Amino acid sequence: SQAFFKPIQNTAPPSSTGRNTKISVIGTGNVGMAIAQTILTQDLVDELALVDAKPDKLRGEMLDLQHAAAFLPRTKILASVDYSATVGSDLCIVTAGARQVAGESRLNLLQRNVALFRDIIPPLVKYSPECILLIVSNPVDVLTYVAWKLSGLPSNRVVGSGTNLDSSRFRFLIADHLDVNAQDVQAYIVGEHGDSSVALWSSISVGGVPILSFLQKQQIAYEKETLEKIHKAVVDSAYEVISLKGYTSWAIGYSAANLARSILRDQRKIHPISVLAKGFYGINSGNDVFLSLPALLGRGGVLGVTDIHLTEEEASRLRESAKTIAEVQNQLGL
Ligand SMILES: NC(=O)c1ccc[n+]([C@@H]2O[C@H](COP(=O)([O-])OP(=O)(O)OC[C@H]3O[C@@H](n4cnc5c(N)ncnc54)[C@H](O)[C@@H]3O)[C@@H](O)[C@H]2O)c1
Ligand SMILES: O=C1N[C@](c2ccsc2)(c2cccc(Oc3ccc(F)cc3)n2)CC(O)=C1Sc1ccccc1Cl
Repeated sequence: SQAFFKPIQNTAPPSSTGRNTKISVIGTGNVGMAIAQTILTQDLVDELALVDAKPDKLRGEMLDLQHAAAFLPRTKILASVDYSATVGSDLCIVTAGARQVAGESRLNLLQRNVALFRDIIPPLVKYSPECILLIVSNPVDVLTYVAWKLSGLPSNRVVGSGTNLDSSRFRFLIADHLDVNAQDVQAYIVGEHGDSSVALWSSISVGGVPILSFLQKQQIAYEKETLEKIHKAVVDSAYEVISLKGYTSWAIGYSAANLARSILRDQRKIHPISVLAKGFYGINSGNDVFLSLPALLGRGGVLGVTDIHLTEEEASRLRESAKTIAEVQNQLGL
């Protein structure tokens, strides 16, 4: 390229303009590639490494993304089945996972994914001992615990996407119900990701107005069942997307990339993500469980957990989820 450009005289050597930022995405399936694409579009990093177990799929995805370079901010994209490609990552996002086969129990799926994590997590930490781990693979709460145990990292540097996706669907549905912008709706679903999540009604605000008083002011009859229906729709919509397209990708892609932005740009934003919940809300400190709570997220990972007001029913459902997860974890022998 030197022959192409006429050198400019007396140019100073490049000063170190700060270390390059790097994200590695492990698992280049539907979710991993949606996350990768969003990271590139939002110009979040200088370098993006892709790792998967299928070399052809991996190379195909890398080339396909590289071919979009003319339309994207300059980002170095590399891919390999060898974890050395992840060296020096600031953030490693794990979406690798075995697909649940028809009739397979969730425990069996979990055990297959634990076996995968034994091959994935140690090399990630070996090549990037200072990294933050963001787990997306399901069952995400237990697998975040598994990643933490296998990594040896401090718990503030191991998080799961948890109910971040659940909460974003919840915000969309509330916003749609009230015909307002979803970015003006604050709403938290916490606890276990998926079917057994816990909606925090008291946390819902629209344009800063708590939903319950918003509904009263708007003379919209406050029907607890309306909010329960919206929470149920969060779960039903996941199953509807699966039945229609066979997988989910765009919403989880945007929500995981939003977590990556909060970390790499040190946004100190509060997200409902899977964190070590020991000691919060009376969750039994005898068991280390990861559950979603509204947590402050920045360059150091989890910077704190908000002390939200929970009704007795909400606290009791959280503790019940913690108990269920602990029972599953105890069968893993980790
Ligand atoms: N937490 C959430 O909100 C949420 C939402 C959607 C999907 N998910 C989960 O994300 C995971 C991925 O979903 P998907 O649709 O992308 O699945 P997928 O099957 O399309 O992709 C999984 C990828 O993992 C790869 N893989 C398998 N074993 C590997 C290994 N040992 N090392 C590296 N790569 C390996 C596969 O080759 C595949 O490309 C699933 O567990 C799914 O349940 C979570
Ligand atoms: O949108 C999604 N697509 C999913 C999926 C993606 C590829 S195959 C299955 C999906 C959908 C429905 C049930 C389903 O069952 C499981 C299975 C294992 C598990 F640990 C969690 C959920 N998984 C994974 C997943 O977690 C979500 S989000 C979601 C799921 C259920 C209820 C509420 C929400 Cl917010």
